Amino acid sequence: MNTENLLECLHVKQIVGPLPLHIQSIQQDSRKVEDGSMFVCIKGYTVDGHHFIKDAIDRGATIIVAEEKPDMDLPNTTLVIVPNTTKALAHLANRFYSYPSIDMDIIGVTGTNGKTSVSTLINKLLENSGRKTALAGTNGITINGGVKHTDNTTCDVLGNQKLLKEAEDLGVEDVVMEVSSHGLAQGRVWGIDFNIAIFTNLTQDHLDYHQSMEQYGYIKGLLFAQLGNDATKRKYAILNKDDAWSKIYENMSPAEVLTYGISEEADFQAKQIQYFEDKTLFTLQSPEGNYPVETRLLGEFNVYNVLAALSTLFVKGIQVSAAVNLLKSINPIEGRMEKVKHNAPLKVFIDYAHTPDAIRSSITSVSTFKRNRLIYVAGTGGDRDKEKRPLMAKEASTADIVILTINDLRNEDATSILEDMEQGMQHENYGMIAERKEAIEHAVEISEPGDILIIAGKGKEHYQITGNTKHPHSDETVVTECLNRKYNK
Ligand SMILES: CC(=O)N[C@H]1[C@@H](OP(=O)(O)OP(=O)(O)OC[C@H]2O[C@@H](n3ccc(=O)[nH]c3=O)[C@H](O)[C@@H]2O)O[C@H](CO)[C@@H](O)[C@@H]1O[C@H](C)C(=O)N[C@@H](C)C(=O)N[C@H](CCC(=O)O)C(=O)O
Ligand SMILES: Nc1ncnc2c1ncn2[C@@H]1O[C@H](COP(=O)(O)OP(=O)(O)OP(=O)(O)O)[C@@H](O)[C@H]1O
Repeated sequence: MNTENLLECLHVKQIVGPLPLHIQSIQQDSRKVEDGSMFVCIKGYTVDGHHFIKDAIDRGATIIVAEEKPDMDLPNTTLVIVPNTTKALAHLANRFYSYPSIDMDIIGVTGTNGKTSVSTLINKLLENSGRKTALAGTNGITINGGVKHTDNTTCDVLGNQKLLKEAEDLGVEDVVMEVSSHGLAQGRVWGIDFNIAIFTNLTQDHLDYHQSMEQYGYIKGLLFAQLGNDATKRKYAILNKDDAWSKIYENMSPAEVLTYGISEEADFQAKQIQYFEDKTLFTLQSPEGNYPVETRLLGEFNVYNVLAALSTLFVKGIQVSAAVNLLKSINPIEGRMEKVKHNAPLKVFIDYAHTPDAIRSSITSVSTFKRNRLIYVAGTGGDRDKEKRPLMAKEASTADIVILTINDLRNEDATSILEDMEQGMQHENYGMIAERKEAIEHAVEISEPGDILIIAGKGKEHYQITGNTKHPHSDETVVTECLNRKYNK
């Protein structure tokens, strides 16, 4: 792209050296720089990108965008000094990819729990209604029939603009994006022209990063503020009326608000809910009247997720009756209270609960059809929010037997993680097994016909992180092998 044209979007303090006519790419990671790249130095959480200028030049960068002049020679490279490189990168990426979000409908989903579930549901419903869609979140980027792995739930600002450009070029009409609080705090979604922002809920998580619930809640609100003041487009904030933060987000956003919920009166409200082991039924009160709803998704938390999805389809102009009909054929979301298929005489669920509230939600979702014991494998991760560990164990204590284990150890000591969790245990009927595979084996070993077993924390992830390395691991494979060994002799 022509560099003068590109730089027009920036407030530039100084340019040192002659500008090359064109650049081939923009990079924020020196390791990805190629001949003709522009390298933007970002002051990160762990390191400062300004330290990698030499690396970027060695790899062929022709323009360096920085906040200060480095103490070194920059051979054959032009230095562009700006006040804030993170903001500059958001503008540069948007312009480089020709502002791809403007002509598509971008739907952002935020909240502590339910982002993946709600965004996957919306994506499937829109797809089944004939729309061309793309989905980005914890499970990667789903676009044009393929899935690409991503490192983060919410990609960095460059990755997002690149994805949006690819989607636009493929004729995608709707992009559904999970927007994490880290993504919002780090400006990873700056410059994206969201049309709809959805709030699921806010409960304790990530306090290692955000420090307090007030700060965490405020950061989530940025998505609703980011709907912006553009009166030429109809924009919507879709808010969970049963969560007190919704009132704050309503005030933070100039967009129209649509609410959903169970307890409080809402635009989309579920009444007369009936929970079964393979389906959930309820009556939907909506602006278009009352409808009986049937879904294969289980538990109260999924009633909220379904309501959020139906509200979204409504603001996109799809009739409520049609949306309710489409919902019937949607399977449970991968790894979110997903029933494991096997022949053993007990019910086994794989779940992704890794917050106190999600553990509570997964346990209550089986309470209506629990006849015997509930065995719960609860795990937490190393190098992440320590404060939530005892709270998670406390919630898990409502199960009859609890096995505490590790999701991803990362660089922490397993014993200290388990001891943190143990402090929250409310009864004596628990064990602590750091090795996740052994914890699952033990859970199956002590199970009896008629029990329910929930293995929580990893969902369908196919790895475990120890140190900085990902090792292959699948809860589903491990539990299926154990069930076959014990029950199908
Ligand atoms: C704490 C955190 O959020 N870190 C994110 C952050 O990394 P960082 O600020 O530490 O970056 P850094 O390593 O300091 O590097 C600074 C700059 O130097 C550059 N660099 C670095 C090394 C080098 O050799 N050359 C180079 O140019 C980097 O590319 C970067 O531009 O920016 C990176 C790029 O966007 C993210 O990948 C990274 O996510 C890390 C991997 C992470 O674990 N994040 C988690 C906590 C996270 O974001 N989770 C949420 C989901 C949470 C949830 O809801 O469950 C998510 O959205 O994934
Ligand atoms: N609306 C909800 N309210 C409370 N708990 C929920 C809700 N939806 C899902 N959960 C619980 O949270 C777990 C994670 O769900 P999901 O992956 O959809 O959330 P997420 O916000 O995407 O999580 P993450 O950001 O960590 O990827 C589920 O397995 C379930 O136990």
